[in-house]
Amino acid sequence: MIDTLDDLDVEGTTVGVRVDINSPIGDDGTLADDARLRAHVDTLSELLERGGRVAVLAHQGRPGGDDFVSLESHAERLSKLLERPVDHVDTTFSDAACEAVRNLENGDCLVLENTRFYSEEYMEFDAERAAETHLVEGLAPALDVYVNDAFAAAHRSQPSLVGFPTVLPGYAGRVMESELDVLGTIEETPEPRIYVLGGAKVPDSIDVAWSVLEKGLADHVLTAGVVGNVFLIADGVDVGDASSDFIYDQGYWDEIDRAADLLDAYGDSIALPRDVAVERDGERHELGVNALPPGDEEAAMDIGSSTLAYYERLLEDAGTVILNGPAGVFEEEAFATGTRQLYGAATDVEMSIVGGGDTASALRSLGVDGFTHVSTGGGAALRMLTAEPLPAVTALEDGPKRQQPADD
Ligand SMILES: Nc1ncnc2c1ncn2[C@@H]1O[C@H](COP(=O)(O)OP(=O)(O)O)[C@@H](O)[C@H]1O
Ligand SMILES: O=C(OP(=O)(O)O)[C@H](O)COP(=O)(O)O
Repeated sequence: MIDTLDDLDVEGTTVGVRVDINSPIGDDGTLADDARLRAHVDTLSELLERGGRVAVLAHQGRPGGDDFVSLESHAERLSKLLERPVDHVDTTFSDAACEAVRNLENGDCLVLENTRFYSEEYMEFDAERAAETHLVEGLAPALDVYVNDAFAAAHRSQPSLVGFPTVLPGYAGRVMESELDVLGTIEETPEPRIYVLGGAKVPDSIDVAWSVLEKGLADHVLTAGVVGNVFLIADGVDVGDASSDFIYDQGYWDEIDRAADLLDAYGDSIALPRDVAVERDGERHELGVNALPPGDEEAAMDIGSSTLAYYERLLEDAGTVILNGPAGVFEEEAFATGTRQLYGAATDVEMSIVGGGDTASALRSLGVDGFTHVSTGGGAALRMLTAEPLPAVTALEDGPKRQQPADD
């Protein structure tokens, strides 16, 4: 049983609120889409209106990525959304950061710096070890309680997610609470159940495919996006140098063997693209898998129309469809077709559940709506949809194991 904001006496309490505002970043290094910030407004407003002193904790991007940036522009945007000043502190657990937290008054809010600027935060620990990291030991004494609203990161066993609730009283925020309510009942959803796995996070998608097929949760797994390209290679199709190099550069080459093992074990339940779309002479050009490989520079950027027809037929009989990751490079109009049509077809299924930050923004930009539930999380939603526990939720359930030293 997890405590929620209903169980918290907020007034005068200093609350560390872990949110997931990991967002698309523009060429200028600032926030390009505020959807994930808007999702947390209810939780943050409620805490502030009830007299809380709020220190926001969040990550942005992954080390080495172009989107691995400061949270300064996120704080500016939150200030507008919350209609009150929101300071940005350029460290996360330094003396200066702790002092800024201790100086908060009732109804004040600040955003601490990107937690992943500290290497420990990009490691996975068990909760007790996470509680001994510099981040948690440094910042926890300045906080009274911890609220986790970062459902989208709850599948990560990282210090800001599992360490704080191990030393502080922990509560689920409103986003976390509603996601757990909706996604916690996957085994009871109507059958047959189809999982559509697209996008670019290949290892996560293959983990999910194994799990749902092994547990009998999925009747079919439909592959698309980079995931589909990996399965095609595993099935012996030459998708061409451009797509293969991309997969290699992402460090996903070993995933091809895992995909091949999965095809050996559950091939009858896994659907592979029958054709792909490449860019030729500046336009979308579709090629059946028998016509592959494409030209040297031509990458498989979307699923083609035969694949769409095939997947739409499978969806017609589904009781539940769970979708994660776009079917192609939806950011380019010529390659948005697969995502628009496949997701559009999914809205006709009795129960349709969508996960993924990029997927949600894809659907908004493509104007596709009408799903039963659009989760704020991708990997986290999928993990729940495999009926696996989320480490950050388990840490909230387990509660504090060590007494926090008094802060005087
Ligand atoms: N065939 C493809 N080749 C290269 N990139 C692709 C392809 N299909 C999808 N993508 C990319 O995948 C990205 C989203 O994947 P992912 O991060 O897994 O989604 P989510 O955040 O929804 O979980 C998008 O930027 C999209 O351009
Ligand atoms: O965007 C996120 O996950 P998602 O793309 O699976 O929704 C979360 O912020 C987790 O980020 P991570 O996958 O870099 O740990």
